[in-house]
Amino acid sequence: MSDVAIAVEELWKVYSKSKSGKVVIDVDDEELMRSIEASSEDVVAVRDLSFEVKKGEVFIVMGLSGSGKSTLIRCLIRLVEPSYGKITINGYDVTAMDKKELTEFRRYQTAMVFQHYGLLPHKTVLDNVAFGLKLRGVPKKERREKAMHALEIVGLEKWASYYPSSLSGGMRQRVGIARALVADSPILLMDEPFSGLDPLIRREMQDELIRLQEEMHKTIFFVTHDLDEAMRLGDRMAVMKDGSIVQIGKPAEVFANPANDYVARFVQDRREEIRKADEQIAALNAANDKEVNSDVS
Ligand SMILES: Nc1ncnc2c1ncn2[C@@H]1O[C@H](COP(=O)(O)OP(=O)(O)OP(=O)(O)O)[C@@H](O)[C@H]1O
Repeated sequence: MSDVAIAVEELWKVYSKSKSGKVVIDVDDEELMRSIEASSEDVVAVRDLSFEVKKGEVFIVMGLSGSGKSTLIRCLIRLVEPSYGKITINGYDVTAMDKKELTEFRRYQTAMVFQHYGLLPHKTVLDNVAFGLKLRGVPKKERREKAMHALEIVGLEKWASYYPSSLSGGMRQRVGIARALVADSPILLMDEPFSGLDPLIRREMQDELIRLQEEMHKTIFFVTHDLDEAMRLGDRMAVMKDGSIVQIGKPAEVFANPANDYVARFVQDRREEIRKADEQIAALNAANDKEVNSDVS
């Protein structure tokens, strides 16, 4: 059996402001491709991407705002329709599926956590988390038990009977994460899932994901603009700029050997954060030492 979970071949996405909203792409037609790149009506959001994600891998996509990360993750399950290219997930040709096949595929093979992925307002937190299992025909008792367990993982078990409107943005985000965890799908797609959370909870959720992944061995496709998050979570990462992948590799390799100035800037920012944190710790230690010494004398 193949160890490839996601295979992306020559993927393009061009958004068009033209009346039809459609762009026909032919990568072999150089003149057409030049005119698309030059057109003010067309935005090339994803440009000729080919890569593979292995089964059980946490694959990070990182890049500045507008580099095409959200478009790419949405193209994988055709929430955004690709303009050109082929996507295969766990052996299924996603690009060739009709609507019904696609719905089934999404339901059983993938779970999504998007930053603004809406919860169902008229369902309780517990029912929101259990909803995917209901669609799959899982019996009520079992789905409620599983949903409760997922809520415990994200620390919201006490909120099970509340409605989403009673929860803060960060808590709703955690409900979304619980819903994805409970789905038990082999592929987890996460688009900036922790970006709405305050730093402490964000770190806790990252730790929780690392711990869960040790048990689950899912394939996780994870979008972030944060190198620290990428380094903590990622087995491999791709750095995107203007729709292209400019570097792909293990996070530590990217950190040690940025391929160009764009990547180097992320690394520089991260080094600066580490330096500042070290300074703060040193200052705290010095203050503590001073206090201890003055107590002794
Ligand atoms: N529906 C759309 N119609 C037209 N252009 C779009 C659409 N969605 C995205 N774009 C454009 O495509 C490019 C890539 O956007 P995308 O949202 O994929 O980037 P991103 O890296 O996810 O950014 P962010 O981190 O801000 O979410 C941008 O130039 C954006 O303006």
